[in-house]
Amino acid sequence: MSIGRWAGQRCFFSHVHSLRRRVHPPSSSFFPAPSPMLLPDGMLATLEIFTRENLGLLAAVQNNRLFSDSKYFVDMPLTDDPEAVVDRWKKLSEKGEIDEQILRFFVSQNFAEPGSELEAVDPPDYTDKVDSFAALRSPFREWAQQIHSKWPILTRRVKEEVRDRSNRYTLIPLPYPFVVPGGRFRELYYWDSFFTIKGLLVSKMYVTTRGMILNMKSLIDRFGFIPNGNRLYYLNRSQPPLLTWCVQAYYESTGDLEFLRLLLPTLVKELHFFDTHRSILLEGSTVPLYHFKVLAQGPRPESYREDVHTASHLPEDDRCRLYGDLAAAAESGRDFSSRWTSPSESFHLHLTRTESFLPVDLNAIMCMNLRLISEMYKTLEEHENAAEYERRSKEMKEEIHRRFWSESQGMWFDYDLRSGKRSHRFYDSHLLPLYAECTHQGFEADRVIDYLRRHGLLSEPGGIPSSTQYSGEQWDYPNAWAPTMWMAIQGLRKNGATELSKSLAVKWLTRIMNEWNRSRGKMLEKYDATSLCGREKARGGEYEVQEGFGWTNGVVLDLLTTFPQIETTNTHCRCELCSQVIE
Ligand SMILES: OC[C@H]1O[C@H](O[C@H]2O[C@H](CO)[C@@H](O)[C@H](O)[C@H]2O)[C@H](O)[C@@H](O)[C@@H]1O
Repeated sequence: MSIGRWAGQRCFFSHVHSLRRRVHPPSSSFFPAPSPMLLPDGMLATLEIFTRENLGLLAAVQNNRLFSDSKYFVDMPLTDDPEAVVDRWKKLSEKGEIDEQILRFFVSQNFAEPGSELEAVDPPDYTDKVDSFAALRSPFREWAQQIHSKWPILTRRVKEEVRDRSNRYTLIPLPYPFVVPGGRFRELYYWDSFFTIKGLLVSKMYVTTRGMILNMKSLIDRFGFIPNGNRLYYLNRSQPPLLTWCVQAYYESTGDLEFLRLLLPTLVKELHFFDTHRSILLEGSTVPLYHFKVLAQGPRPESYREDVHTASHLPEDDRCRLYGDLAAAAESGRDFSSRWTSPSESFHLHLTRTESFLPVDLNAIMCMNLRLISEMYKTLEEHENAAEYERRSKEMKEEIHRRFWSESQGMWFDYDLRSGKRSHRFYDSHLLPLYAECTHQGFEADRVIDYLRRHGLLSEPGGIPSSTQYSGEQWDYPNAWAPTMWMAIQGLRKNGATELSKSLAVKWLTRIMNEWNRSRGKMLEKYDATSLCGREKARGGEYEVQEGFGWTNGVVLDLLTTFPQIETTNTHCRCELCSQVIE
């Protein structure tokens, strides 16, 4: 926990790192907390291939645009041990200039296809027909069945050879099969997994869900936290910490008390990670709040070219700070967004200062985690612990009110540590206290609904946009995303706004179903909120819109079964927006 006045500068870390280099393995500062020694033998050497600046291999491959997506190279398995690959690369480098053709040949000889380290697997608990959708109306009922049938397509298992020769892969082995988001996202993603699990539970796939949770437990056992995804290059950051929600959802569906008992210490361990590495105590306060924060030594390996380009606008001394803030934006799950820049400056990605904001959503998540952990202790009749976590959760509720709630606006806003004020711009993540039930005494949901209406946020035909800012980044206007739409809809519902929440569900589900029809069966990671029929594509960001898609599928199944009686508004879409007929 950082205490006292927030300094906002930390470039000295590169210096600290260079001192530490003498006693630690070279990449030690890539890790936020756990010792890199926890990595299986040889994996540190693998990580170095993809992070060590002075080796020059990563820069050569990425700067020469050998692959159009920067993530491609860092996912490639090695065809030999890392020491041998490094040795060959050094010998080649010593010969002088390496042109693109030689580089391509080197990569083809020493690296294999990304994804070849994983195998598709039929989930053991998947059956073609489930009775979960019987109460739904047509065409939602048939659609739900088709989305359900996507689970086997998205389920993967780590091949045995990765366990045997883990030093040849950036993939971190996991013990159980897992559902991936899809497309370029070939691994388990932390916060995605909660929304995927909500869908798996609707599909009654309890074994798969249990395995997903145990995979995350195994990551906490090994590293002390859950990384962004199970890749070595994600080990310097986490993501919005939703494991507690996953366990609660699983317990609610199964009543499996032994599983709860097994997982509770893991949840507490994760909380400890956030308390130790992500919390901050503001002056005059006794209750810590949380922020996303990453100590990065260099660009994100999976977006090396992009980060180097973004940082090229800055003096060299500031670059390490920016690399950390960009990785922290990835930790927030919202990479990238105007949210992490000051409202007083016009947007540019190099102005990203993620660490300088106390985010509403992370704090609401932590507040809910404390409450859920307290309830779990109560269930296990550990009353002293239950009381302790309940006390902490209540304190956080008050602090959320004090720091984030604007009485005049009727909305929560992120707190800007640099200005010491709330940053009065809307992001859909600001609705999270509704779902987390971390609202203050006397709170009325109408205040928030009124804010949404006043700012036109309920009037877009395809959903609530991520923000009101058009920055060209993927977590801004006009894009809308399944996880935050789900939290907004369920949050409004929890707070008594049933009709509004239902109408938003209809809008969102129709938006996704229209795109599904138009594209003949595609489920996407994000959508454009300004159209209902799917003609407009979501845009922005550093990669193409991906198809699959874990969290969209999960959210759709969960919403359809939350509101079984809803009907689609497809007719409206057909007349107003589409040039083609959507059946
Ligand atoms: O490669 C760029 C970034 O991609 C990921 O972020 C996006 O996809 C994730 C998987 O669906 C999702 O969890 C995240 O919210 C998206 O912004 C990745 O998580 C980032 O770390 C990575 O830099």
